[in-house]
Amino acid sequence: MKNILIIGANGFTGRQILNDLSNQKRYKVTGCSLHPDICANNKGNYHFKVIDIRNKEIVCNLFKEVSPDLVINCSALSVPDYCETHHEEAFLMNVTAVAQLAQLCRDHKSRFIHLSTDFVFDGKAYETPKHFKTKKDTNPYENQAVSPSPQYLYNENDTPAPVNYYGYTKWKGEEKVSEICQDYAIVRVEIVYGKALPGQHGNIVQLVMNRLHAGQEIRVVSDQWRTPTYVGDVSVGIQKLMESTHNGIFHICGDEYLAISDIAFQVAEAMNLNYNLIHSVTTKEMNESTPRPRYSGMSIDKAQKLLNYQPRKLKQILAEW
Ligand SMILES: NC(=O)C1=CN([C@@H]2O[C@H](COP(=O)(O)OP(=O)(O)OC[C@H]3O[C@@H](n4cnc5c(N)ncnc54)[C@H](OP(=O)(O)O)[C@@H]3O)[C@@H](O)[C@H]2O)C=CC1
Ligand SMILES: Cc1cn([C@H]2C[C@H](O)[C@@H](COP(=O)(O)OP(=O)(O)OC3O[C@@H](C)C(=O)[C@@H](O)[C@H]3O)O2)c(=O)[nH]c1=O
Repeated sequence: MKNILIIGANGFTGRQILNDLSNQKRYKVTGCSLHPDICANNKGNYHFKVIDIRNKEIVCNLFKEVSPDLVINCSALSVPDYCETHHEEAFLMNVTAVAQLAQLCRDHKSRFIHLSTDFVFDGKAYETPKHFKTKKDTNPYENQAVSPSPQYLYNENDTPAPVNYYGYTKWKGEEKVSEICQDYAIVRVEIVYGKALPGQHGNIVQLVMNRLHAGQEIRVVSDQWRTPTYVGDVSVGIQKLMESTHNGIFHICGDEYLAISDIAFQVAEAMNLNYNLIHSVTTKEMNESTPRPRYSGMSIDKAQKLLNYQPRKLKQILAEW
């Protein structure tokens, strides 16, 4: 039986993985997080520890106790706005603590699967298109502003150039993992969506749904393009990487290149909600305090070829919601 340690097990992605793995008899799963188990009442088939991964001694003891064959790190300081104004805290969590985990994985000969982000890129790759992946010439919704169609999807060999501090720390965290670990995979995901539990942060799909259900308006950006990722697909991709011996970076995301406003309109359409409540705006009009990449879609060619990873479409997920 494989011993699995999931760090950040209360988080949106971490909990999905914890649930999926703890249902399988071949794994003995330990989840840990900064706060107590958010699902303590419906006891699942896993152990749970409250751990602050910034505390070296506590994490060392955890590794001794669990002796993991495999460690999945879903913890992070993952709110870009917060990281932008709390540099020291963000670096400590997303770089220093990650380096510590990487070293412990090396010492204990554990495979390390570490989550990262499309925000390592600057989103300006459309200026030098290399290969053409999407054809999106028309906007089905009248009077909605759209930006030029994205043509380039980042691959794992592209050089990061983050535009915000969160992205910078995630990049530096990736570097630590690849420098220190001998057996590892870095999994870059992007706009992870699905049903969040109470106590977890939501996501744009859920936010749009909630607002429209409540008859409230929502402003969505039409010039930030992403390859959004269903949370269940992150779990599937990671399970494939658990069974694989490949080292390196893997893009595990969706295969549809959508503007955030496209996502919002798809939600309205699938749920039969009032799309007149959706207002497409530019990033400039949105006046976001933290810069974000404009076109940060990622290619999943590598994951498709090496892992046979096949993500689902947003429409399909919404139809089954
Ligand atoms: N969500 C997204 O759209 C995207 C996420 N990512 C990356 O994917 C990963 C998972 O993201 P997501 O699921 O959104 O994460 P969440 O923010 O939902 O969860 C992160 C978890 O980390 C835990 N945590 C925070 N600090 C500590 C600490 N010091 N010690 C132990 N645990 C801690 C928190 O625990 P607690 O709840 O107990 O306080 C929290 O549940 C991250 O690496 C993120 O950067 C990348 C791109 C997109
Ligand atoms: C809240 C909100 C967001 N947006 C846009 C901004 C952004 O492009 C997108 C998602 O916004 P969020 O604030 O949820 O997430 P944001 O911080 O932009 O993004 C992400 O999370 C971090 C952790 C990552 O690593 C990234 O990969 C990414 O998925 O939706 C709107 O258009 N309207 C809104 O009301």
